[in-house]
Amino acid sequence: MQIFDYEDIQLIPNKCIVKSRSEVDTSIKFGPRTFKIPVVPANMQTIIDEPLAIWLAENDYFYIMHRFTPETRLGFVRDMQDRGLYASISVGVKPEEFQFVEDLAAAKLTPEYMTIDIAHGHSDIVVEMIKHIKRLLPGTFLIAGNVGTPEGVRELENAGADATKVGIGPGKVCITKIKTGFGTGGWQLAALRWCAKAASKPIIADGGIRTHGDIAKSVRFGADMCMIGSLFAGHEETPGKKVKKDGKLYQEYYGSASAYQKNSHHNVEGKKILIPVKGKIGDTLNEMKEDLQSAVSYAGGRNLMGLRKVDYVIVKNSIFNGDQELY
Ligand SMILES: NC(=O)C1=CN([C@@H]2O[C@H](COP(=O)(O)OP(=O)(O)OC[C@H]3O[C@@H](n4cnc5c(N)ncnc54)[C@H](OP(=O)(O)O)[C@@H]3O)[C@@H](O)[C@H]2O)C=CC1
Ligand SMILES: Nc1nc2c(ncn2[C@@H]2O[C@H](COP(=O)(O)O)[C@@H](O)[C@H]2O)c(=O)[nH]1
Repeated sequence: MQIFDYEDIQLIPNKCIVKSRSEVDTSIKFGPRTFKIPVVPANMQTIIDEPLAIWLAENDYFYIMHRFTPETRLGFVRDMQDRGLYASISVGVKPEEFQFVEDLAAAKLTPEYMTIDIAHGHSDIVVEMIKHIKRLLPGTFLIAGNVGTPEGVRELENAGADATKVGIGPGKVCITKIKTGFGTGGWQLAALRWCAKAASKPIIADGGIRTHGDIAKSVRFGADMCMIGSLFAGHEETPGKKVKKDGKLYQEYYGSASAYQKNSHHNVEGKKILIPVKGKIGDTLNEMKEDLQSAVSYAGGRNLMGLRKVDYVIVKNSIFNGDQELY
């Protein structure tokens, strides 16, 4: 297997077949709905909250609500569906989460999307949860993860997952790689390719995306959707706490397995960083769309699938040439 990460790859252009980048269609059908771009903000407490989920759903973007205020989830599903919006929530695998699925079924509420959100998703308990959800809420589009191997993808797909999420430890606030020695950190793009070749259902690339070009690269190597945390942290609408340091405004971005999230020092596998506050998330999403349209035009295509077959070169760690700043 070839080992590489996002920064090691450059895609090779093909003859352009559109007159304007605006002709390029970046939409993606994912589950029962079609979204404007193949991007979803990470289901983390510093990245998504209810007002942002409503805005994303109203504007045809995919969202996945986090699972860290479990008592609000049932009301959230009802509220979204009462507004005519889709509901997309996360669950864990502890006993109370199995009960929560039963509560949803008893209330006759089926979220359009559910995500089993566990650090090490290739496990019997996740298989059990997939079967539990599919038995009680068969109409939900079920995403399961996270995994980092083809075996993990196949086992969760065979258990009934409708999509799998790939990425163990490549995240910006992840310390799994340091604390345990395991994961796809440093070779996430190659792991994505390895997993996507084995997949028979959609794949979400999760973690390690640092530039908009990395979204195009993810699609090239098999992703149907990209989950992104750090690039979204620091926006006006993202809920991380704003803090001032040396006269500058920052927003907190912390891992879901950090001591800040867990209120505990046991099994900590995440950290907190400060991200300079930027503008509106809608502007960033628009810029992502335009950059993807441009990427597809370089690929010689008209839509995202135009990216799938482009050639590439491996240019180990040399793309940025020491020049990482955009402005
Ligand atoms: N994508 C990634 O690389 C990672 C993501 N995260 C994020 O952090 C959050 C917390 O994740 P998680 O700790 O799984 O959730 P939970 O704290 O809900 O734990 C999930 C369950 O799995 C058990 N478990 C067994 N082995 C492991 C293992 N190696 N890692 C974690 N749990 C294990 C836990 O028991 P016990 O706690 O007793 O062991 C617990 O019962 C999630 O949002 C997850 O996405 C965390 C780490 C890596
Ligand atoms: N190892 C850990 N991974 C985590 C934690 N909290 C979240 N995550 C993962 O990171 C991505 C976001 O990655 P980014 O590179 O875009 O910032 C997120 O979707 C999770 O899969 C954690 O505490 N530890």
